[in-house]
Parts: sequence; structure tokens; C-alpha cells
Amino acid sequence: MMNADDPDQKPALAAHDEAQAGAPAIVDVLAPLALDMVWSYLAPPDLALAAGDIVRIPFGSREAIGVVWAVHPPGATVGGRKLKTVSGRYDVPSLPDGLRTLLDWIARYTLAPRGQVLRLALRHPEKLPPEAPRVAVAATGRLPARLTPARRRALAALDGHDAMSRKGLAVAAGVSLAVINGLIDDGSLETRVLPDTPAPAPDPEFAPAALSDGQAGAAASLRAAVADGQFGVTLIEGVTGSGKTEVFFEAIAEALRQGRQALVMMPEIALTAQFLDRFAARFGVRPAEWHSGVSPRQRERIHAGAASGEIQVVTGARSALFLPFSKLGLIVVDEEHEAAYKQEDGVHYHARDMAVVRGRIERCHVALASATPSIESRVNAMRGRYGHLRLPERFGQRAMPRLSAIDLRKQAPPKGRWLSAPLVEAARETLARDEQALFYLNRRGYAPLTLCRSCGHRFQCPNCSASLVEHRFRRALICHHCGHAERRPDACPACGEVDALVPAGPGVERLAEEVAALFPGVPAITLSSDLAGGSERMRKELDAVAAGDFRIIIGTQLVAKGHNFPRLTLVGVVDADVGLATGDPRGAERTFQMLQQVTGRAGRGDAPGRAILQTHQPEHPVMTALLSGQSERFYAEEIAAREAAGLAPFGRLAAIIVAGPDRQATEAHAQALARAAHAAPNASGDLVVLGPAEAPLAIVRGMHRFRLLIKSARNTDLQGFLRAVLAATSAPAARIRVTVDVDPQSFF
Ligand SMILES: Nc1ncnc2c1ncn2[C@@H]1O[C@H](COP(=O)(O)OP(=O)(O)OP(=O)(O)O)[C@@H](O)[C@H]1O
Ligand SMILES: [Zn+2]
Repeated sequence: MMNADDPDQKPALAAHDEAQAGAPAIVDVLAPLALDMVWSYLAPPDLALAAGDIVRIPFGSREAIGVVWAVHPPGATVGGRKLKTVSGRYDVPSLPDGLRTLLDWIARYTLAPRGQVLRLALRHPEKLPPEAPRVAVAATGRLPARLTPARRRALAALDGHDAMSRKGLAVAAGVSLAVINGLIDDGSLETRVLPDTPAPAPDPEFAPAALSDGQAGAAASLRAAVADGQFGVTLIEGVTGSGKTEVFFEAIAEALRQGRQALVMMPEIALTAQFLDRFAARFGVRPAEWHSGVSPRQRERIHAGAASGEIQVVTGARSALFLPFSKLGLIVVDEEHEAAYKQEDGVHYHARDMAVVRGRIERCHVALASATPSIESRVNAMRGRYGHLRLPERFGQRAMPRLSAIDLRKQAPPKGRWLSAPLVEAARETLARDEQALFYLNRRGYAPLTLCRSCGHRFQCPNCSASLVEHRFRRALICHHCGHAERRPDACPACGEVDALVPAGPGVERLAEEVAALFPGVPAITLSSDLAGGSERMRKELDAVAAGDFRIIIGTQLVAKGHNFPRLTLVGVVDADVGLATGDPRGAERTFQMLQQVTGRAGRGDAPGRAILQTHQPEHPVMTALLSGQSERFYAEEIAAREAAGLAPFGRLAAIIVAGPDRQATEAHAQALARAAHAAPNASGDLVVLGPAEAPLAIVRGMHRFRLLIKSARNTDLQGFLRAVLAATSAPAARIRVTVDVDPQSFF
């Protein structure tokens, strides 16, 4: 794979190399290690290296992969040290300038070491076996010696076709492969190697939708923004079912007409799966799909295609942002408010925010779409920093779902049950009309807690300060934080009592049991992210739901947003209060968004929809805003509260998390950091240091966690301050890890 190893592939020497013959160029190479620095190497005399090239370098006693980050001007020397020489260059696309600028930017913003950030974009070139050639069979015109009925059918099925694959022909003719092979042996069919045809390109004129007036106005303004070819951001805020997808499709079509690429980001794989077919209906072919489940060969193709420009549209989760696009013309961030865009380990970056940064670097337009925008994007739009397009009504005169609440304090379900009588009644009516009902509960597994009735023992994770969640289907108690799993014992491990263990509270598996008992024989499906089988299986299940194969859906947040199930007319939220009392400063915003999204699944087809919230606090501002349809009021109050508290986007926040196996040593280091923070120069005088405090999830994976919060005004150099604090604190003891989280989203 390496150029340097391949005598036929010696690249031509660049002009300045020839002029400097004898004085090899010096390059700085960044390696994908959790370190901030680059290393200088000599370029091999026969290799003209450029910034972005992916190379192999001698590194200690081994070889490592790295990326040329800078090429020194000819004649430069480095400190008199004896430099090692780059071993070779990989024959894969190099990282384009825009992408390297983005990676440097992310490193500066998140404080993650540059080498660690590089890992987001660098794929280790893999040695894949050569691709099997695609072989087809074609008729030779010669009749076989013996013409059986099966052989006749096979030859007839080929009539009018140039060539077909052996398997395709066998299926088309309804014969076995042996029949086809016999015809090849007899000389009636010949095999042909098909040329490698490039993937068909999406066609912007394939099947444009007839847009509503509102959509058409929004689409025109986005098209103009894309055609303009400059950086800019637009927030597309449209109620659930308003047809935001059709609007951003027109922006994608414009990027394609301009000969530029488009990236469509979705918060999770379940959404990309459904998007593929909708895209194909509009543009004639599916877009490239990029996420962790894609095969290595496909990844390599997409990587190369993004770099060459041959792949024009990619849809994917967070990591698609780091593909080496060569002529990006549009980035769409769908469901921009989703917390899943924030990466919570390794490099703590927010993919929506970094999409805006990449858009600025690539000079392309960025469209953020949501029915329930984040407070940050909402404020940016209100202040005119972002364009703001609004679709206040559903497409096709469809009404928004009718919302009502059930006060669980007054209408509690029977003991050990979770569906109240009015909700069950509503579901019966829905099923009688041949429509679908969705029961929404954002809790995976059977029960969130297992208790001993005899002694009160609770099953806790041995590595985390968290309860074990019973998963009956997998016959295990599982920790949702570290993955620890154990068998559910017959006797209580604390008191030895047999048959005394009871599940407490519901998860979707338990809810499914209740549904089966209440609605015997009604086809139901439980959908949660535990579903085995990856994105293909997910796509099939979601298609089956959309086709109406199931009458009842029991689901977690996986089914709450983005999906379009035309026959779904009732959404029952089993526990609307989950997420309100967690101590998360974003709890209200998150709950509001989630409930708005999930209730928005109802009534998207011809029949009107309704949604029922089971709650213990119908007077909570989140519930009253939802029930009265006053999202504006909710946003106004949330924005005012954020402003008063100096939180984003009005102020800035960063967390420093210290984690270590020994509680005392960990806390001591957190305190040392706090002392350094109080002593560090605070030029603007507006920095506030809070903590250290034990994190709400005090132990995760056996590591004790302490957290400092640092608050500042919007224009303060928060990163500079954090850097100074880290530099002023002596290195932590072995095994203590310090993580910086700028703009934290999670407070556990
Ligand atoms: N112009 C159009 N012509 C035909 N059908 C349309 C059009 N616009 C939207 N629709 C249909 O309306 C439904 C809702 O559209 P879409 O899924 O784009 O909504 P959305 O705004 O993305 O909603 P959500 O925020 O809930 O995901 C879909 O079934 C879509 O096919
Ligand atoms: Zn655990």
C-alpha cells in the first residue's frame, strides 16, 4: 500500500526538492497519541511530502502512523538533533487543509491533546483482500446439446438483457445454480467480468416534492444561502411533521447543482436508517451512510469518495463530520437539539457546534433543523447571528396532536401496573379504529431496580454508584454505566431469603408484559437501543412499524423523534416526569424537548392524533407549557433563567473532572486544582470557581469522581484560564485522570 515500497509508483519530485537536492526536507508529524506535540522527521529523498499526507514513521523501537502537519521551508534545520527519516507514505487520500484546521481548532477549544483529536479523523489504512470482480453471464447464441425445460427458462429469462449475475439469473428463471453452471459448461452461456461502474450520483432533479407555501419560502431562502457559497448558519424551526426534511432536501439539491458535497448529520443510527429511503425517493439513489457499523471496505470507499468528490452526499452520526470532504457545500444537522451530538468520552466535543466551525472553515452553509431547538441556537437566531426559518404548521393541513394529562395522584394504575385506566381506554379506542398506539417509556430493560422484600437489599453495580437494571430478556442484571452484568440469583445475597427479590419500577420489557396481558393477541413490538442486529435490523423493524405490521409500539427515546409512522394516532407517555427531578440543570429543557418530540409522532397521517401524558405534577411549568401549546412562553422563561444564571449562551461553563481509584488521593488532586484556580490570574475578574464536589454519580467503573465547575462571562478566554490552572498544578499521581469538559451537557 505504501508508495515508498512500490517501485512503479515513485511520485515525481517537487520543484523545490530538486533545487534542494542533498538537503532533505524536514516535516512535522502528528501521531494519533494522547499527546499535544508534533515530531520532526526528514522526508525521504525520493518522496515529496505535503501537509496532510498519511505516513509511516519510526517511533521508538517500532513503526507508527502519523500525519504530516507542517512542511518546513527548504533549507530549514531543527536544533542540531539527528532526525529520523519518514519510512513511507500510505497510498490513501491525505487529510485536506480544512479538516486539519478543524482538528487544530477542536484541540484548542476542548483542550484535548492534538494527537487525540487526530484520532477522530485518522483511519488506519487497512489491508483488505482485493475486491472480488463482479462476474455476470451472457448468452453466446449457441444452443446446448440437451435443452431441458429448466435450461429453456434460463435462456428465456436472459432474453433482452446484456448480462446478469449467475444468482440473479437463477432467481429470475426459477432454476438452480446447477442449471446455470451446466449451460456455462455446454458453451451456451459465457462469463464476463463487469467493469467497475462508479456509484450513481444523486440527481437534484429526480423527484422534487410539491412544497407548501411555507416550505417553498423556506426552501428558496436556503437555496439562495447555499448558492451564495459563503459561510452562514440557518435555524430551521418547524413543528413536528411540518416537513423540514423536504425543505433541507432543496438545499442539498442546490449544493449538488453547484457541484459541491453535502453532509447530513443525524443524532443516531436509527434515524439515518429511515432517512436513506426518503433520500432515494427524492434523489434517485441512497446517500452514503457513515457510522460505526459500516463495513471496513465500505468505510474505505466512503473515505476515498469524500476526498475525491465522487461521493456527493453522506449521512451519518457525529463521526461523519471528520470525513475528508474536498468540496463541502452544505452541512445539515438534523434534530440539532439532541444531546447525543455531544461526545462524552475522549475528546469532549459537541458535533453540532463543530459542524458550525467546519462550515466556517469550508465557507459553506450550515442548516440546523429541529422542532424544539436548543436554547443556544434559539438565542443565536433571535439575535440575528443565525438565519431563522419557521414552519408553524404541519404539512398538508394536518393538525397537531391533541394533548392531555392524566394526574397519576388521582388516577393511579393498579399496583404493579403502569398504564392508567384512561390511557388503556384510549388505546382500546385507537385499536378499534385500526390505528396504532405508542407507549413511550425511556427506560431500557425490565426494571430499573431490584430489591429484596425481606431485608431491603438493593442490587448495586460493584464498579459504579448505580443500581443494576434487570434485563429479563437477557436474563441478567446489567449496569447501564459500565456494562457489568451478573445473573439474577434465586436467593438474596444479603439475607439468603429465597424468592424474595422483587423488581421495582418499570422498564420497557416490563411494560411489554403488561401490554400483552391487557391486549392479548394484538401484534406489539418493543423498540429500544438494545435491539441486536445493528442498523439493517433496525431499519427493517422501523419499516414494519411504518407499514402498520404492529398495532402497539413500546419504545424508548429511540422511537421518540424523527420517525414517521403514518398510522400512529395515539402516544401515551407512561412517565412524563422522568428527567425532571434529576438535578440536571438542563432537565426542564430536555424534558420539554423530549415530550414535544414524542407526542409529535401522533397524527402524521390522514387521521388526527392525540397524546396523553401520565404525570404526578401536571402543574409543572414544562407540563403546562406543553398542554397549553405555549412553547414560546417556555422558551422565554428558560432563556431568562439562563441569562440570570449566566449560563450558556450568555456565559461560559467548563467542568474539570478528576477520577481515580483512591477516593482520598482523587479528592486531594481536585483540591489542588481548585487552589490553582483561585490563585490563577483572573484578568477580567468574572471567573467563578465552584467545587470540587463529588459528582452525582460518585463512582463509575471503580473510579471516584470529583468535579470543579468554572463559570465565566461570554467574552472571557476560558480556555486560557483552564490551561493556566492545569499548568500550575503538579502532575497527578499515577492512575488519576483529569478531564476537561468545555460547555458540559451532562452533569453526572
Ligand atoms: N411537500 C411535501 N409533499 C408531500 N409530502 C410531504 C411534503 N412535506 C412533508 N411531507 C410529508 O409530511 C410528513 C412530515 O414531514 P417530515 O418528516 O419532513 O417532518 P419534520 O418536520 O422532519 O418532522 P419531525 O420534526 O417530527 O421529524 C412526511 O410524511 C413527509 O413525507
Ligand atoms: Zn457499573
